[in-house]
Amino acid sequence: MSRPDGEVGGIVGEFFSLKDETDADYLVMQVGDFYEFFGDDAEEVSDLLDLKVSQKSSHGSNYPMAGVPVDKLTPHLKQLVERGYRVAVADQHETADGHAREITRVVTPGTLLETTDADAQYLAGVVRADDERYGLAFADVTTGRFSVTAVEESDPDAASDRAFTELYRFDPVEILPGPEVRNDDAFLDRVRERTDATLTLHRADAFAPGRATHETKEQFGDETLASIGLADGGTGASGRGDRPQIQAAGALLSYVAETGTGVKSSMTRLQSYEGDDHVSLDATTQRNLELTETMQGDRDGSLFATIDHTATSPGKRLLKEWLQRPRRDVPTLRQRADGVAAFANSALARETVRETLEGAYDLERLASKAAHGSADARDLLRVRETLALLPEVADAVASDPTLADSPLAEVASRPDREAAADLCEELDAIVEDPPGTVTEGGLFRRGHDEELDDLIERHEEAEEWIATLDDREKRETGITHLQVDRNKTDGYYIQVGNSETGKVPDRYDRLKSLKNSERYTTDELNERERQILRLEERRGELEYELFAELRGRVAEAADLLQSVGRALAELDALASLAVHAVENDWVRPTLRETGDLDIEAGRHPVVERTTEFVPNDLRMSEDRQFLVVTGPNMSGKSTYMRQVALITLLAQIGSFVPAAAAEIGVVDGIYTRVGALDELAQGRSTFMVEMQELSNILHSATDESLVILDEVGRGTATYDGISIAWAATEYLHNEIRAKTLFATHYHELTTLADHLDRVENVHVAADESDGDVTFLRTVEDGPTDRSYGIHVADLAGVPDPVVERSQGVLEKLRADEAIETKGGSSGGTKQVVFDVGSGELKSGGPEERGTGERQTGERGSDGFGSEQRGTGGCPEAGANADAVREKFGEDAEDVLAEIADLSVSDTAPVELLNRAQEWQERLDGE
Ligand SMILES: Nc1ncnc2c1ncn2[C@@H]1O[C@H](COP(=O)(O)OP(=O)(O)OP(=O)(O)O)[C@@H](O)[C@H]1O
Repeated sequence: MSRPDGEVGGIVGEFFSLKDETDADYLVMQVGDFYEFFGDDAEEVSDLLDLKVSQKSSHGSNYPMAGVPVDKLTPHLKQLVERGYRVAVADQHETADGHAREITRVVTPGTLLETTDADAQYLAGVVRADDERYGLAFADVTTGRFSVTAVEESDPDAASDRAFTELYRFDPVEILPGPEVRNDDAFLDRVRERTDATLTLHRADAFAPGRATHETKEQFGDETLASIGLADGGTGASGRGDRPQIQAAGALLSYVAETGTGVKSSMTRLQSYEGDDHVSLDATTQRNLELTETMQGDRDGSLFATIDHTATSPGKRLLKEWLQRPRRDVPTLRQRADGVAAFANSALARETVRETLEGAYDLERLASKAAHGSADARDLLRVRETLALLPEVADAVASDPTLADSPLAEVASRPDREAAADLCEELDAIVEDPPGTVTEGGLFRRGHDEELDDLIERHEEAEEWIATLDDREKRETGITHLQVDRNKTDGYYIQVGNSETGKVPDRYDRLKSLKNSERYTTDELNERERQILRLEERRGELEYELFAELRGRVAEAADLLQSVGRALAELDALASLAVHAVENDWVRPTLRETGDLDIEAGRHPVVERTTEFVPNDLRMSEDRQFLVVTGPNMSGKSTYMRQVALITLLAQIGSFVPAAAAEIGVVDGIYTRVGALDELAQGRSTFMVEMQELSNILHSATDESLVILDEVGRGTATYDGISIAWAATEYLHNEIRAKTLFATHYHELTTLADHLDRVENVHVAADESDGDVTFLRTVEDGPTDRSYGIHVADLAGVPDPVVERSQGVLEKLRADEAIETKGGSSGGTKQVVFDVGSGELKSGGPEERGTGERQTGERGSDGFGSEQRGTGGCPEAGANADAVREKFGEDAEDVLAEIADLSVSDTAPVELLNRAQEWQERLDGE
């Protein structure tokens, strides 16, 4: 038992009563020079942090205890918090009658300032105002960024999807759900499944509109709110008077304040954005396209890891943000691409800029630390060094004609260079190699402050006096073994060897005797020592004051630091895109406001890095809007479709693309539905997930979207699957008119091209000769006729007898022959027939359906006799005609003849239905 049932006194009791005050996962409490965990906390934390557990006895019982020295708390806290835990810290302070302890702060994933990870660290608030509207706020205390947005949709599910998409895009480490959202189990389940964020229940009243608005105004001021249309009376993105995004923002601010971590001061800029600026990229699509991590959750192998060549953390963050939030506005994209092009064409200048950037520190994070008051002298030095790079970078850009003539010149000259130079000059006051503490002096150069200079001078004089004291004393006393030194217990002293203590003058006072020597002091030395201590103390105080002042000025210049930081990050991200383009032969795409997608010799940006890649073209236009992609298993259908999505996405972040040439009509959204990998593990039906994703696409896509469907309908019975795929195709083609690529093994769908104007077939080619299949990886017009699934089974190492037997079964199925089941309970063989009507294998002899004789029409393109499907069980034309007439009426024979004449593949499904209905009506039978 580690938590006592009854009353416990002493330190352990104090720990448990403080623990009752907090809902944090762990409590750590200061006890003298240590911070200690007790009870279960000690046991759990010791595992996580590799600490030793000892036993603390209190009132006759023992309790587990684990601790860290006071100055080692931060790294341990950081480890816990980065794993998603919230940790309350109780500090000890002196009182008249001893010590008291109270919780001073709760460190949480979203409020940890000490992160070393380059990634943004967002704290998110989500409010649902009513079913169709959500407000979201995102704060990164490490960089001071604060963004809000509102999401509104006509349908509650679509609104919830979009809110989740925004959350997923920012990838927060901690989320505060508002009062409505915390009761929405479906939403919360999704958050838990798809993100690593810690969910924190902040008090509900903090989300109330009045209180939240007050908090937000206090933090950012009325003017900021007004400037982004969110002040009183402003409607924001919602178009209504109330603003759920402000509720989310206010709750975030009050939460940050209540954690007591003091990081609220770092948040200085409020940005509001509207969904319309960006390409809609739902959470599923971000995952399916493996933008920042692979489907297996690894960073390596993602698009971001592949294209990232940035030199700085802010550059990395920005490039990732671009990738997660592609844009729609062509002018911005052209500007970025102009920048990439300029860097791509000027290798020398590009490398100069990149090398210079390597010396840059994270100005956004340093600005936050300065605002929070935790920046030390080394941090300010980093600010100075980074600011000093601005003119270097700007000059490198200005002195290269190609760069100077590109938007890069504007980026480099955007920050206020003069203000940066002024701050740099102020920061010159810091010495080259300052100490890690800010309270003990030694931080400033001479010339910064008169009083300090005077103190330093007097201090140096006194030290000089002491430094030369031994020589003077040796001369005066004639003692040769004499030395002057200082230590903590004795202060300054004169040490004389035992052999010469007889020469010691009267003015020496003995301090202590050592084995071979004696230590003395003198009145004069005492006086100097007091002087030095006074000077040191004053110098420490004065330097701290001066330092805090300077740090305050850096904090005030947060905007300047953010703007320099942003400019350097932008140059870094653009240079990184140029490096990748040059090294991998990417080209600049031509961007159009809307319309065609025309890619010549396109490649998959990630797969091309590890494979001898076969490039492929893509052409989509108004009259070629929907491509049905067929081809054998493993031939490259998914790769082809993903490469189209990724090329479009890269173009819409301003990047070059892996192709010989590309014309991209910008899209307003990219939607994908590809094979679900992990939902089964989460206990959800794969088919259910597939249908939810399809439903989302059919609700959200527009005629300006790009839709990628990989084998929709595969998760259910063949005929249900084909029907859904068929109907979804018609809907996307007729109603939505989105540019769509649809890979399928249902070859029935290839006939759609004959009926729907803008549907075309393409296939990934394979070559079959002498029973060997070679994947050519080339995409050609027209449908394919084979799946080669058995060939893939063979490649995958399925045992030979199974492969051979599959081949035999396939041939029988193709020939519509009965299959003999092997190894039945009777030990003999039994014959079954694949009933194409129901998609089931039925027992019975081949005589029930004829032995391999074709019954109607020609074999379907997939070899499964698709045109025969639905004919099972129909009476043969040669059967007893009278009996048929008697049972089904006079028209029966005509109806049968019409059915026999009908070409199923040339008839639209709707017409087929109409005809079937008409036939039924003409037949008298039941
Ligand atoms: N153009 C290409 N050049 C070279 N290799 C390729 C190309 N396209 C695909 N590949 C490789 O072929 C393999 C199969 O590709 P992919 O998964 O796209 O096939 P698929 O047709 O979608 O398969 P399935 O129908 O079984 O899902 C992958 O390992 C991929 O790396």
